[in-house]
Amino acid sequence: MSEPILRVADLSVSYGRQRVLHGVTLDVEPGETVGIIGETGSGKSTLARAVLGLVPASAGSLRVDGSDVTRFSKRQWRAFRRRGVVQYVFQDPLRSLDPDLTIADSLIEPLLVRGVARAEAVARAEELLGRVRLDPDLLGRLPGAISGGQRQRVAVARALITDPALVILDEPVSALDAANRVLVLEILRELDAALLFISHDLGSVAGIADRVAVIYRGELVEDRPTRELITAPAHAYTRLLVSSVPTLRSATSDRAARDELRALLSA
Ligand SMILES: Nc1ncnc2c1ncn2[C@@H]1O[C@H](COP(=O)(O)OP(=O)(O)OP(=O)(O)O)[C@@H](O)[C@H]1O
Repeated sequence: MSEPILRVADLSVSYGRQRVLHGVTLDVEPGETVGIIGETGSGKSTLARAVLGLVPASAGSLRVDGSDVTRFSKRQWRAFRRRGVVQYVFQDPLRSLDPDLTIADSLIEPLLVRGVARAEAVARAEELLGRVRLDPDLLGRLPGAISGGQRQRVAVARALITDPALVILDEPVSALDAANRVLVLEILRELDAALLFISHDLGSVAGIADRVAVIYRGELVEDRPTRELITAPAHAYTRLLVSSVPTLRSATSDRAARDELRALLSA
């Protein structure tokens, strides 16, 4: 059997003295889409940041694409990120795109740093723009001169240009209007890479994830195939989440049941 593309084992992360992730264990297999769900402040983005080497583990271990990255130095992380095995897309595409670079330059930059010839990189950028349903006419523009939905699709194209094995998406559709949200989810569903899809919106994640992991107050409390999680949620927080999305199959939208779950969680 092939090794998981991501192996998170008993991971804890602290900011100063505040521990925000406690003993999180999670595997992502090649090509798999795993949703990470949790309320605001539960530690979802911290998990993404740890996988990208932006915040160190205080305990536990992290393996990415077969390499133990747990104790990588900043320099090792920079070299590892340059390989483009793991890419990311944030909620705000302006964080993934340099506002002073044209769309073309933003897209080809990850290839140029890996030594790909410019003409080849530009051809690949045009191909990826097609994949995210954008017109090549946008290549000469700055990120500020295209719409938010177009920008997020450029960020997705940029993340894909190195042919990554794992893409981390942190709230990639939260800032988009309904039409762009559907379009971006459709594009993501077509990808071959493994995806770690972080969101507080179970509705967006349910339609795309093979599995959903639920983080509650820094702990991973449930990790199950999506359908199972929706039809038979085990943890009180997951039950609250499922019951709050009335469009999900079998979701109860009973207000009294939700109030009961909330009371249970705040106990
Ligand atoms: N750089 C930082 N320094 C100190 N504390 C931080 C830092 N980043 C996040 N935190 C704290 O860590 C906790 C988890 O934050 P994190 O951003 O991982 O949550 P989240 O689940 O992604 O929330 P959201 O959905 O609002 O993005 C929060 O209490 C937050 O205030």
